[in-house]
Amino acid sequence: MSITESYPPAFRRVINDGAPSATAEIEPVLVQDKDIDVPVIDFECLDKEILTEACRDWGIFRLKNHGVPLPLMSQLQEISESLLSLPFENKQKLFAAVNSPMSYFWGTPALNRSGDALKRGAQASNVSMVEGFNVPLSKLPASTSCDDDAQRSELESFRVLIEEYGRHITRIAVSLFEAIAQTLNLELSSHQKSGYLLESTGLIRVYRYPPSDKTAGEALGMEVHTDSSVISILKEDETGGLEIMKDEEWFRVKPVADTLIVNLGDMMQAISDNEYKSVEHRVKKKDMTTKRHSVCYFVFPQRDCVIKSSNYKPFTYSDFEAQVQADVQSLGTKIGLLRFTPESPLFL
Ligand SMILES: O=C(O)CCC(=O)C(=O)O
Ligand SMILES: [Fe+2]
Repeated sequence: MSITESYPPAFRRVINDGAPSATAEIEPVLVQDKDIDVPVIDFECLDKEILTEACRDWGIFRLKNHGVPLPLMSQLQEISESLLSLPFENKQKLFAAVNSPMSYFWGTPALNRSGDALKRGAQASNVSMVEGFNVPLSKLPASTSCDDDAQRSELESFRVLIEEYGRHITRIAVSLFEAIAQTLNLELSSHQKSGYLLESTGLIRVYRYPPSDKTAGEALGMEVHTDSSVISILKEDETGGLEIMKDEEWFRVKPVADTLIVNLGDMMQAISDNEYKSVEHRVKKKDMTTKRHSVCYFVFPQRDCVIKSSNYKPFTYSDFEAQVQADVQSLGTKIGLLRFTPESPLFL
């Protein structure tokens, strides 16, 4: 099998001859991208001041001394790469065959609750050059079965590693949320705490962004967006490609080995009543001749917990998710929190 056959057919022209596929349009470059160092938080001794500043001025920070065993991180990366380089047709069947809540998706990170790519509206401008597996942590099966022996053992290793990585990353997310709530002086009962950040909503996505010939221009791996989560935690490889919007300029976040990147999502912005921000970001590879892998964890509020603030109408995460899905399907894009400001008419 040539490596190209492992990619979705819509990606293959971009990879082979650099021509953007019919649907893959190139986003205009807004500003010359520059490298940037985001604030660093030491998880072993959380500094309240640095954390406050990072959440308020950046919405993103790097986490060092996070305690996730490095061999676990590299094994998870290795097995994800191996599964993602299976032939496209096999990946499509990989989880369907075992009736697993895990799923394979490509072309967009906007998925429905079953983990399938959302059909996007006519105005959707492009296919994102990304594919991946979606893994809801609380629904991981106790074991995986599969007809093919070699794939069965790889799938089983993937499941075991994701489960273990999930335990570490959930612990980190919960501690960070507690620390961030303290910086906001939110006096939360344990009931409110789990309303705002419910461990069982945690999900992991492993992504692969294909290489593309330079003549393809600035192929976007993931278009500009904010995360809908409370907190997202990203483990990227050394290729780089994550870009953030800060003070109306795009900056490339320099990859730093063995660290994690934490970004705040829309729910944290609402919980903090806009004190903290959900950072706008995108993935755009500088070196388009190499592929990029990342592992992303997202955690959300309890579905029916009402989030009250002065900047938004009271809403639940269920309302938010339904609105995002309606917007993606009809307009091709997420509107997000703006739908919930007092002056915004709801669209649903
Ligand atoms: O893969 C990455 O580096 C970022 C992914 C991301 O932003 C997302 O899934 O929301
Ligand atoms: Fe994101």
